[in-house]
Amino acid sequence: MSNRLDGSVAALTPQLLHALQAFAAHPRILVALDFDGTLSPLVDHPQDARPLPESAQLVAQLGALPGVYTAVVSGRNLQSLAEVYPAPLPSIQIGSHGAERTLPDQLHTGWQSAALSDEQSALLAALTQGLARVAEKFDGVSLEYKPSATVLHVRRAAPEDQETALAQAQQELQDLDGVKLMLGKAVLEASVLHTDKGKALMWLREALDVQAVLFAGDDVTDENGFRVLQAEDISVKVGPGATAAVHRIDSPFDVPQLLQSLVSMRN
Ligand SMILES: O=P(O)(O)OC[C@H]1O[C@H](O[C@H]2O[C@H](CO)[C@@H](O)[C@H](O)[C@H]2O)[C@H](O)[C@@H](O)[C@@H]1O
Repeated sequence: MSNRLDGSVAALTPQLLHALQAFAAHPRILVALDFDGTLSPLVDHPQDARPLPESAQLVAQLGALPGVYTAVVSGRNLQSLAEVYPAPLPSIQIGSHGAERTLPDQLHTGWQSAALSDEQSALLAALTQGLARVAEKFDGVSLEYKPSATVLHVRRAAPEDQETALAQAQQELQDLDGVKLMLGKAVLEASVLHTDKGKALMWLREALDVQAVLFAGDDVTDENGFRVLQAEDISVKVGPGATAAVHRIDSPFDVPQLLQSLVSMRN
């Protein structure tokens, strides 16, 4: 962050602005954004999250520009994303860390969501029971259900219970073969599908045939996305913490400046 000559605060470093110029000059680009902690500030109850109105409006503006694809790439399942994101949602939506994908029909990507096998459904039921056993022991620990995963939320638990609940949940599931565990911000997600945002971004790059990808995210699970990006791409970590991203902004409240810069450069 730096001060501008007029006294206002610039959220974007000169290096990021320079990279955005080069990115915006490509004929076809993908702007992919994480939801919680990036488009929306983090809140105690997942159902209360909303994108900042300026961000949502700028995403819509960007998506209407020729050669620009916009996507929300979220750990949420798509139904939950639709409930918290007022229309218009970007036409490309990646949910459940890549396990769910919605794209406009005319893109002919051939993507089809596969139903869970009987074995996967049984595993999902077993891991959900395991997480429920942990959740019931702590006030403020709750579960979120996704088509292929269950999430243990500890944000509303007493600080001293949060780490304990997360550790107990990992222990509870350790003997279940085939479960993918992902630690996020005050969450542990247990999934029966082994996908991640990196795989989803690589697939999107090819399906959309874009020359460059921008991906911004705040959480540990977004690191999978940052790691697959290449020299022509832009990775932006939102907030503090170790990261593989090349650029950083301080918070979701800086995302509008990032998007506005792209809109201006692309026009
Ligand atoms: O990939 P994202 O779009 O960032 O989704 C990641 C997880 O986000 C949600 O949890 C996070 O946000 C909640 C609301 O702000 C917060 O209470 C929680 O502590 C955060 O971890 C969502 O509920 C999860 O399903 C997503 O996987």
